[in-house]
Amino acid sequence: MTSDRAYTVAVLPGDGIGPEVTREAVAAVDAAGAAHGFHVRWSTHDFGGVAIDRHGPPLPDATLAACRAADAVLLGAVGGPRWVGGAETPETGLLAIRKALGLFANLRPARVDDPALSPLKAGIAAGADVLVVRELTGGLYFGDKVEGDEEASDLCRYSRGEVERIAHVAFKAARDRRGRVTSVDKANVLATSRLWRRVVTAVAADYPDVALDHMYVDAAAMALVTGPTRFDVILTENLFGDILSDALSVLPGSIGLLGSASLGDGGPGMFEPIHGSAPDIAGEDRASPAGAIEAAAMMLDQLGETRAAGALRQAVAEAIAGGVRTPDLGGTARCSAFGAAVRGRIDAAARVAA
Ligand SMILES: NC(=O)C1=CN([C@@H]2O[C@H](COP(=O)(O)OP(=O)(O)OC[C@H]3O[C@@H](n4cnc5c(N)ncnc54)[C@H](O)[C@@H]3O)[C@@H](O)[C@H]2O)C=CC1
Ligand SMILES: CC(C)CC(=O)C(=O)O
Ligand SMILES: [Mg+2]
Repeated sequence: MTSDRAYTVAVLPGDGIGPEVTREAVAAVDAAGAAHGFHVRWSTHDFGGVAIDRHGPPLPDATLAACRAADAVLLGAVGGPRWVGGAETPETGLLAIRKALGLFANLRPARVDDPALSPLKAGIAAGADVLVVRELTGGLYFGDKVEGDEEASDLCRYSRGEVERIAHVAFKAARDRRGRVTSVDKANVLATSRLWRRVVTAVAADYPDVALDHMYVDAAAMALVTGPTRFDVILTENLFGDILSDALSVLPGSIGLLGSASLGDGGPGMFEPIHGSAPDIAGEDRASPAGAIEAAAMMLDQLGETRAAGALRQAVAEAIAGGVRTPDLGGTARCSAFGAAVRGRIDAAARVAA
């Protein structure tokens, strides 16, 4: 098929398993592009620990400029023990790029296709289908810090406007799903959470067709692993969303399965798996690239290539159902072999459709 649509994507492989999983995501998108009539112009840039080693800062100006100029950004993961304790770390680079691109909304979906892959009892995990909508550029991660040997503090701050805009994202997402938002906070203790709850409740008035309830984060953490089917969209702030979404990954069976989209007001979105750089398995070709491929599917959705996005998801689901499983899911498949299996299924589906 000829390529009549073209996109520019900045790839930031990053550190640890980042380059391994990103390689497979890029190859999967290329296979889907060949099958569905579009072409991606990829450019690769240093970001994270690798950028510290080569250039000094974790987010070099040239990397940020390339991201701003792209239609989308595909990120692997950053971080690792060798950069801990530096003045600038891979993680400060990650926060900086989210802020610089205005990516205030982080969407992290998880669906249980096969409850047998979940470490939870099948009766608990079966049917779970949850979207975490996490505020990404406010809260504790971005507040003023005091870092001393005897005392330290991190300021948690939210404004009405910051809560309103992420609440709208969650309510709109719920309209396309099962019409329920659970806002998660710690309003029994935190002033920011009380503001959060008031603002979310006010925004809910614009969405009479969406049901809203509120939960404290401690209870939500328990409910996520004891009764996850009660949730549709979970709306929450930055730190709580970071923690709850790792817990969410237990439902389908592995953190290696989940992708995410970080979106702002119209500029390029950034798409990444929810996991980190996994230094414990880096370089061994045993990471699951499924989360990175799901992130790439979310990117294709955002670019309007929804059929190709569906092809990626179907290929991943078929590969796993067919027994191609990386060690995190109890299998022996290599990261590269899983990627090849996904590409094979994308090609096969295209041949059937032709
Ligand atoms: N978006 C990003 O770039 C993120 C970066 N990090 C950074 O990553 C580094 C490592 O952090 P950790 O706390 O160890 O979290 P992690 O998510 O990297 O790893 C946690 C556990 O999950 C496993 N795991 C992660 N991804 C996997 C995959 N695709 N397939 C199979 N198993 C996988 C790892 O082997 C490890 O046992 C740190 O420097 C951290 O700051 C952490 C989270 C997000
Ligand atoms: C490494 C942190 C800055 C972020 C994180 O853990 C995440 O976004 O999941
Ligand atoms: Mg995290």
